[in-house]
Amino acid sequence: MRTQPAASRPSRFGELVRDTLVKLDPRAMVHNPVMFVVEVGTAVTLWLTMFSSPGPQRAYDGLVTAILVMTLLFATFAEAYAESRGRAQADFLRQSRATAQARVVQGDGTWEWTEGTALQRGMRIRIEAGDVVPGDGVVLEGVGAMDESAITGESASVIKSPGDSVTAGTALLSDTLLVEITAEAGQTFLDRMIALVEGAERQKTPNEIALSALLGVLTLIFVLVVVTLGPITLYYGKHVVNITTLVALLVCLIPTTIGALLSAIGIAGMNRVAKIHVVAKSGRAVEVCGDIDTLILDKTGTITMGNRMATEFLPVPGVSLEELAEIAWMASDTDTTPEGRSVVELAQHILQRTQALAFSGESVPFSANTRMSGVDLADGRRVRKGAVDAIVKMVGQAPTALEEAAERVARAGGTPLAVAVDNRALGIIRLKDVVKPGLKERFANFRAMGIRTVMATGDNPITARVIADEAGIDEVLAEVTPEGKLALIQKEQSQGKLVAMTGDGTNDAPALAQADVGLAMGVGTMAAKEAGNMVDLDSNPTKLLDVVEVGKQLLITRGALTTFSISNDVAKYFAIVPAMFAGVPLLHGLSALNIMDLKTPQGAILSALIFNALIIPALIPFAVRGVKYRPQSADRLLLRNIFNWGVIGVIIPFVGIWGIDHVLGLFGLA
Ligand SMILES: Nc1ncnc2c1ncn2[C@@H]1O[C@H](COP(=O)(O)OP(=O)(O)OP(=O)(O)O)[C@@H](O)[C@H]1O
Ligand SMILES: [K+]
Ligand SMILES: [Mg+2]
Repeated sequence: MRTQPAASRPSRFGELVRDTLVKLDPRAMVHNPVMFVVEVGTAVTLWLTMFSSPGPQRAYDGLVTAILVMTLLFATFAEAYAESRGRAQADFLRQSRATAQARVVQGDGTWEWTEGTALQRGMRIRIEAGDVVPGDGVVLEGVGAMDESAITGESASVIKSPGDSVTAGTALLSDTLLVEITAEAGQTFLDRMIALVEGAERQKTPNEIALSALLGVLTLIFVLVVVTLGPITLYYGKHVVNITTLVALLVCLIPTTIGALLSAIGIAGMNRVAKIHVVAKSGRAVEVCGDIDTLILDKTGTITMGNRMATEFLPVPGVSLEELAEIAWMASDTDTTPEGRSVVELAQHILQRTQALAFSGESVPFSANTRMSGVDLADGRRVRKGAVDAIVKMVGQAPTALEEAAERVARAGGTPLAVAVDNRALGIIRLKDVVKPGLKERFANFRAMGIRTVMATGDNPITARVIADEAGIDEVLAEVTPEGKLALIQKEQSQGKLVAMTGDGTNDAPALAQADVGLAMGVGTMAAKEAGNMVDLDSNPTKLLDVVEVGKQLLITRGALTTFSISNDVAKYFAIVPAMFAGVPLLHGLSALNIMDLKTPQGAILSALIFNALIIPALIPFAVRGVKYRPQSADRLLLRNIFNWGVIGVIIPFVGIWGIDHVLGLFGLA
């Protein structure tokens, strides 16, 4: 294998320190209005410190400056730390991006080694057994087994034949393929996924932009209040308020806590989805997950176990069990789905034979559109098995015994497959559906959060209903085709709902693109992966439930910390303002507000400022890991949050500032 290990990276700690410092650059900071105001304030107090005459005032200015610098560093550290955790996640993907070399095919049919980084769209490359695929492309010639575990996490190999797409980072296990490159070097699927997870392409989401604009306006109001405070107290109280004190007051009042943590919260949301091996193409996608109203799930593989097994043949009167078994075998001989394989095994068991059936014909693979599979025999007969309604349509008129058997199977929660030859229905195959364990509780949680779950399945209405009731699904749509799913999503959206779904096939692509959250399976087709806004590398259809939970937690965390930040600031107001005007005769009534009995104005301000700085690192774990929440409706959650985090936010500063004031007192600073 011609691969080189990825270049070793600088130490995580070094990177963290460097990023924390680099983010102090005012040109970067200006995007965060709250922290930018803190930075400007820091510049002012630093200037005062440097150019005032030595003495207690200068020491005070210096102390305030130091605390403000700490505040800024805590804020940039929060973001850098969240980003560094994201990079650790990206390593999972990077392992598979060892830079490969490519065998580029020349005009005369020979090939030459070329760096993978020089590949261009339209080039033709040869891939031999043992090679790592150097770029994304489509197979022109050859058939071979591909190990796609690097990008999908699935260990089973996948057969690639002409027309199939191949992905950089996967490895060819057998044979030789001629591939046309479809993506420029550095722009492969894997490259884009890594860039996204690393946050290089992270953009603020619309909600984040709205919130930071709101915080900006709040900040502006406080700037105006504080700037006018100086002249007012001078005029009414003949009292000169110290500029350093005004800066400190301003920083305490503006929402620095959420200003410092906002971006870390968003990055952490992306990281949490990456941790469950889901790649989100945008932060917005993760955020929308938290607002989902309708969750569309399919049945087989998502709600029930994927390997649906045939357990019984039910022939109609006049047909023997052996005849039904033989025809069902014929219809499944080339069917590689779990259903098809299990039908063959059951038939072999019933017929007591393992040698191949002797017949010739052209196989008709299963498709979700026809909902049938089978074989067109050389003698012209059409042998089929499939969804009962689809088979009944094919045969024209079905015996009532067939319908009865199908209903019996469905009522027991199984999937009935009908078997027919031309216009003669022979009987029913019972496929056993088993609901995955633990789903019922999760659906109950979603209901508590006000999310509606809809099962859209190709299966018949009775089986669908039985399984839905067993799993605790709200609604069912049965006998749907991929177009039917698309129509369902559009209908929900026209009622103003946000819809999430998962899918894997090319025919799911339109629905994945239409959904507000489209989670494509990693083993799915490239079309599905391009259409969705998220990709699950583990290809686990139940993952959608996890992703929605991460999105909810992201929104709740942001709401909780915003509430906390603002109520905190209100409390600080009561801590500082009375102390500040302690010496102003006309305003001495304010001292009634000095309920913490802070000794000196300077001590009060320093304590509040230190508390204001320390609360940022104290909340980093909540920002990064997300706050805990109980599943309930959005409105009640909001109320609860405002209550819990708001009330705690008011109380904590009093305790914290009082405590810090006493510690400062020990050092003679308050
Ligand atoms: N290999 C197969 N051969 C013939 N018919 C099949 C095969 N697999 C499934 N079917 C029939 O086609 C129907 C539709 O299949 P489809 O995959 O669209 O839905 P499903 O597997 O039942 O449910 P879901 O949509 O939840 O995956 C199935 O309900 C079944 O009746
Ligand atoms: K503040
Ligand atoms: Mg299916």
